[in-house]
Order: sequence, then structure tokens, then C-alpha cells
Amino acid sequence: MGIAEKIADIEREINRTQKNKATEYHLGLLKGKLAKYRAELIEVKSGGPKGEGFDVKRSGDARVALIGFPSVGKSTLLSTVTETEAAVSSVDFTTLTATPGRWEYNGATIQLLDLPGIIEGAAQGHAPADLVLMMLDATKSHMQRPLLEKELEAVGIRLNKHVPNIYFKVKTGGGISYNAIAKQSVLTEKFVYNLLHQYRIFNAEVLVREDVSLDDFIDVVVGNRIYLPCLYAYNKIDAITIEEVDKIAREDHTVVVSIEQDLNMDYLKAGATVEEACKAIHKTLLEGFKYALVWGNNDDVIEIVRK
Ligand SMILES: Nc1nc2c(ncn2[C@@H]2O[C@H](COP(=O)(O)OP(=O)(O)OP(=O)(O)O)[C@@H](O)[C@H]2O)c(=O)[nH]1
Ligand SMILES: [K+]
Ligand SMILES: [Mg+2]
Repeated sequence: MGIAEKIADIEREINRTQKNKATEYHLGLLKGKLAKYRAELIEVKSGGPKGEGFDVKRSGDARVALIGFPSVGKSTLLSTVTETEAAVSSVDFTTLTATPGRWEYNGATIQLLDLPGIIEGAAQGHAPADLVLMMLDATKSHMQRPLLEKELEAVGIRLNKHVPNIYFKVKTGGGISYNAIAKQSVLTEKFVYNLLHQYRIFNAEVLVREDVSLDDFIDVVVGNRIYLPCLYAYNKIDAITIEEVDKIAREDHTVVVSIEQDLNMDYLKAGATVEEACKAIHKTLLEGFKYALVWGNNDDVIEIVRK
């Protein structure tokens, strides 16, 4: 059986397994296996001819990677906030290559990169950007966000999460030494042993310094994960009801905009640049993120402010 088939097999087993306390441990080991095969697959791929990745030189103070399904308005944003003229159309897959633009905001120069596909190269440990700006179409299915998140997860990108506080070092002898200095709600010594054995690691030091999930532990063992802040921008709010806008805007790390109607754009600009700056300072600053919306329709102006 090839690696791709093994991956498909495990994914199927994970999907048909009910998620609850009793299956958590079993699922964790399955996910560990999945992560192992995915890493192997990537190794095989990168050993061969160069992948489809993008080759745009980094410039400016920070790079923001713009991702999203076709026709959500990525090129519309690029054309609006940068001097780059990108083709905009209702036809899907209008943009086929990574396209950069210079985004000047409050003295900062951001390289905004319109990425038509999923971010490649990330799984090999190359940060594709300093911030992910995930653009979503507010008029379309709410599955867009989880689907994209899943794709990013699969290539090793972790959004709005910090590196798990786990010391992990493979040794040449001495067996596995496991210590947790913080109370664990799911991770157990047994899981650590079994997972490491899956990876053929028999000698290692593990020191867990915070309450972590099984996925966190797998991430640390696999390595090469990329932790990026992400701002979710729901575009086309001009085409949905105010109730829907209000609901979406309450999600974490979210701004709601209409690029074409110029609604709420200052919050997107601030979000993309503030979030970038905050990353370096403190991730929790973002948790109090405020939004406001000025909605102009038939002379009605409604303002919403949260927190
Ligand atoms: N109603 C509405 N439509 C918008 C808005 N912004 C963009 N659009 C429309 O959405 C369609 C797609 O816009 P694009 O900018 O080409 O989308 P894209 O994400 O770059 O699409 P691909 O390059 O094909 O992946 C166009 O018809 C735009 O006119 C908006 O704020 N409101
Ligand atoms: K399009
Ligand atoms: Mg485009």
C-alpha cells in the first residue's frame, strides 16, 4: 500500500470513529500515525522535482498571505489597497499565480500576497507569511472556514495558536523520561510512550510545561509546524442581512467587510497590521479585539461595537 492510500485509510477510520472521552486516546494514536505518513509523503515529494510553490521575493515590513476560495474577492482587495492591478471577475480561478502588492498603512509597508492555491512549502518548515488573511464570502457556505483550516492543518500550519510549551529531546539511550509540571487533562504517560514508539523513538526526554492536547504533543514530536496569526475577513456583507453580519462578526479574530462598497475597511486594514504587530508583543492582546460596523443602506446607518 502506498503512503497516500495509508493516509486515506486512516482519515476514513478517524472520520467514522465517534469523538468522545472513551475514543480520545485511540483517535490520538491514529492522528499520530496520520501525521507520520503525511510527513513521509512530504519528504517523498520534496525529494523529487520542485513543487508548484510560489517564488515571490519578500519585501516590506511583513508579509500577509491572502487565501480563500475562488471569487471571494481576493483580487478585489489587492486592487483596492495596493497599486497592483489584479483581474477581478465573477469567474472562479481568475487568478492563477501568486501576486504581490505593496500595502501601505500607518507607516508600515505590508507585502500583500494573493495566493490562488493552498500555501505550499509550509510543510517543509518555511513560513509562507507573517500573517494569514483568510478571506471568506459572507454570502456563501459557512463551511469555507473549517475546510480551509483543515487544509492548512494538513500541511502543518497552525492558526492563532502558540507553540506548545513542551520540551522534547530525542536521546541515544536511557529510555523515555516523561515529566509533566502542569496538570494534564488528556495527555498521559502511556500515550506519550505509545506515540513515541509509533515513531520508533525509544529514548527521549519529555517535559510538559502546560496543559496540552494530544494534537499538541503530536505536533511537537513531528516538528516543522508553523504557527501563524490569522485574521478572518468576511467579504460581501453588502449582500447579506444585518442580522447575519452581526452573527459572523462575533466570531474570534474576525472582521466583516465589503471591499466593493467600502464598508468597514479601516478595521480590516487595522486588523491586518495590528494583528501583525501584536503577534510580536502578545497573542492575547487580540482576544479583546473590537469591531465596529457602519452600515449604510437606504440612509440607515447602524453601528455595532463589541467588548
Ligand atoms: N457584492 C460584492 N461583491 C464583491 C465584493 N468584492 C468583490 N466582489 C465580487 O466578487 C467577484 C470575485 O472577485 P475577485 O476579486 O475576482 O475574487 P478572487 O478571490 O480574486 O477570485 P479568484 O482569483 O478567481 O480566486 C467579482 O465579481 C467581484 O466584483 C463585495 O464587497 N461585494
Ligand atoms: K474570480
Ligand atoms: Mg483573483
